[in-house]
Amino acid sequence: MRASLIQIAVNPDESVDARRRRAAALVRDESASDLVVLPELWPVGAFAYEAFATDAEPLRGPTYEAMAAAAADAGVWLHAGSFVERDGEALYNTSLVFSPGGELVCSYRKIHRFGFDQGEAVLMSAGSELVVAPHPELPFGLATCYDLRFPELFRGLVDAGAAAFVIPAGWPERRREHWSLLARARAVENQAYVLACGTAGAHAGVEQAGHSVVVDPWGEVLAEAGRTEEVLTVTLDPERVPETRASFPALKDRVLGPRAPH
Ligand SMILES: NC(=O)CCC(=O)C(=O)O
Repeated sequence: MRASLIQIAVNPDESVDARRRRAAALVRDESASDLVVLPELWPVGAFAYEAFATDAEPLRGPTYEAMAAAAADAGVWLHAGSFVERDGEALYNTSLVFSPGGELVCSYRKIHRFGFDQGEAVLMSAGSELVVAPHPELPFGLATCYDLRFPELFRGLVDAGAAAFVIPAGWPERRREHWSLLARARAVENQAYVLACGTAGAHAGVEQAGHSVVVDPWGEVLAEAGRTEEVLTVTLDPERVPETRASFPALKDRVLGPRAPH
């Protein structure tokens, strides 16, 4: 199974419309892949707080339309990263997953909002539902950026059937070591693939870390990007998940919480 992570640059000199068109073209270029992934809030920028309200869209807005068409044209499963969703008065950091036919398979509203008492944490509402995308070869759990710091979310996704985690992010360069370390930790402790897709560039004065990474269920880094825009392509073997869980059955030794049926 081939996966492509599109580490798109988010810079203020490109309009949201232009970046949306460019992202769609980049997805279409990946028609040889089975799964294509975009990062967090790539239309507007994860730290461009002042633009959240003005650039917010309904669930089935322009980003949805562009990504549904790109998934169908490329014939790929598409995790289209996240965008600012407006639902009534509330804003959410919402991810979309499309089938190769361009149908919406599932969406996920980020549960842990970043910023403590400012930014996303005060501007956005929190999601509350764990979501696992039913990919036929590799069911993957959805998490977004800051969620990476909360291991109980990932254990919940394993209990819901996840064999992999897809994590779009807009992670800053300043905390890049945390990003790389936590991506590996989530893979090792859950014996699952981690596909973590960040952004390149700089917006709202925040340099992005890039360094999108794919980690296998044993914790080995299969591929890692640099800091600039690039597409990271890897081959995944879904059988590695049950094999790893059977040969080193640590998940069966859980004492607290439900025991994983793997
Ligand atoms: N957009 C985010 O969630 C940023 C998270 C972050 O910077 C951190 O966890 O550190």
